[in-house]
Amino acid sequence: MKGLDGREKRAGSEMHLPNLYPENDSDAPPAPEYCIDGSSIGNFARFINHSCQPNLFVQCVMSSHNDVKLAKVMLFAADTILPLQELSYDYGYRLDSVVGPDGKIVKLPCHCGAPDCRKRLY
Ligand SMILES: C[S@@+](CC[C@H](N)C(=O)[O-])C[C@H]1O[C@@H](n2cnc3c(N)ncnc32)[C@H](O)[C@@H]1O
Repeated sequence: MKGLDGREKRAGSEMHLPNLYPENDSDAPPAPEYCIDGSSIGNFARFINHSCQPNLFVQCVMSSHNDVKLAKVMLFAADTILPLQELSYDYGYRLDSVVGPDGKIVKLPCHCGAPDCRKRLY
């Protein structure tokens, strides 16, 4: 995918957004695409690494409204997490989905160490 304002854009980020319209609804707007950019401000989630065998999963949550643009991106435990165990989630990149400013595909090796590691984040 093309860069977003000079930054890399994660493909498939819309995967976690709920579809509020019936399938094949011609009145439905195109699926929204978002980029959460933690380069200048963020919270503890900035320090959570990717794992191909994560102990967290990501879910968009709307509680007091139905505006998907204001959904909270929340992390939930996918398993019992013992004290001092590293938290991780699957960043969800599609391989070859990140394109650098020069138009070339950017590849990032994965070091999560999971037995079934996909070997690359993207
Ligand atoms: C949200 S930060 C995670 C925290 C980061 N490791 C740090 O020390 O601040 C995401 C970046 O961490 C690195 N990273 C996270 N998980 C990784 C993994 N499994 N293998 C290689 N690099 C990873 C990548 O550079 C990625 O862009």
